[in-house]
Amino acid sequence: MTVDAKPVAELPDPRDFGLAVVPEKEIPAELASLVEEVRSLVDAVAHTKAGAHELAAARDAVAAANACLQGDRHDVGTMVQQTWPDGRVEYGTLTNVVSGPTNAAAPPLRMEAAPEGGLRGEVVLNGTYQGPPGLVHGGWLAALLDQALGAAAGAEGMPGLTADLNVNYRNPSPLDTPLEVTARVTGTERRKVFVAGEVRHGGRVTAEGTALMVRMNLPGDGGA
Ligand SMILES: CCCCCCCC/C=C\CCCCCCCC(=O)SCCNC(=O)CCNC(=O)[C@H](O)C(C)(C)COP(=O)(O)OP(=O)(O)OC[C@H]1O[C@@H](n2cnc3c(N)ncnc32)[C@H](O)[C@@H]1OP(=O)(O)O
Repeated sequence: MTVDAKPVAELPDPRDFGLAVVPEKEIPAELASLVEEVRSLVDAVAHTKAGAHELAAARDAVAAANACLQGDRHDVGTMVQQTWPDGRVEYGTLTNVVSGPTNAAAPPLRMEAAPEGGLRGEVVLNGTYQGPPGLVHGGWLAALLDQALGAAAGAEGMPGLTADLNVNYRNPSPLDTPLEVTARVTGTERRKVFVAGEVRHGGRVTAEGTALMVRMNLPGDGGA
């Protein structure tokens, strides 16, 4: 395979594309803990056997919280800037459904540089990600892999969009227990970035994926 896709010298700054950027360290601690609380709330609501009185009280409390938060909001498309321990800077959408730090629907998955190359992360999916009894929904495993594979391309300076994603489900992925996610770039060809990754439970591969990411066509890179 020809290896001629050029990593971008510097990651594009989303501000140059008219997108707002929130540095992760500026997310208020109160918002981070609120997101945690809401994530736990969604799980509690999904599984509750509470009686009518408790349900009505909870609904009123949630309605009050909801009213409290209906003020100023970030625009859709707002990016979060994350700085990793090694100094690497990464951008993602603030509300990315897999990794967005302010999205209570995100597990969230955080990927970091893996010693063996590529990226590695760990995530626990609770019962709100259920497909078959006690198991993670296959669509969510695909979402985890899509995100991890995209992040691996981005980490190599080749951020792009998923053109093609293939997932093989090898073994069941249980809920409520740590899953390891790994991803790496396996090749490049013009703007095409080939990536591969796995989800593991207890060291055993439960799902594996490959994808073609098409690198963003950035001004000044000739579109090659
Ligand atoms: C602005 C600021 C930036 C900030 C930086 C951000 C960094 C972030 C870093 C890291 C985190 C990332 C984490 C994200 C993870 C989640 C990813 C997703 O969920 S993405 C959503 C789902 N995907 C879509 O919605 C795409 C929809 N499709 C398209 O928009 C287009 O089809 C696109 C862009 C994929 C390609 O369109 P074309 O016009 O740009 O390019 P063409 O010329 O068609 O293709 C280029 C090459 O790719 C091949 N190709 C294209 N699609 C293919 C396909 N489906 N299968 C096989 N080959 C394909 C073509 O044959 C061509 O190959 P040849 O160079 O000629 O050999």
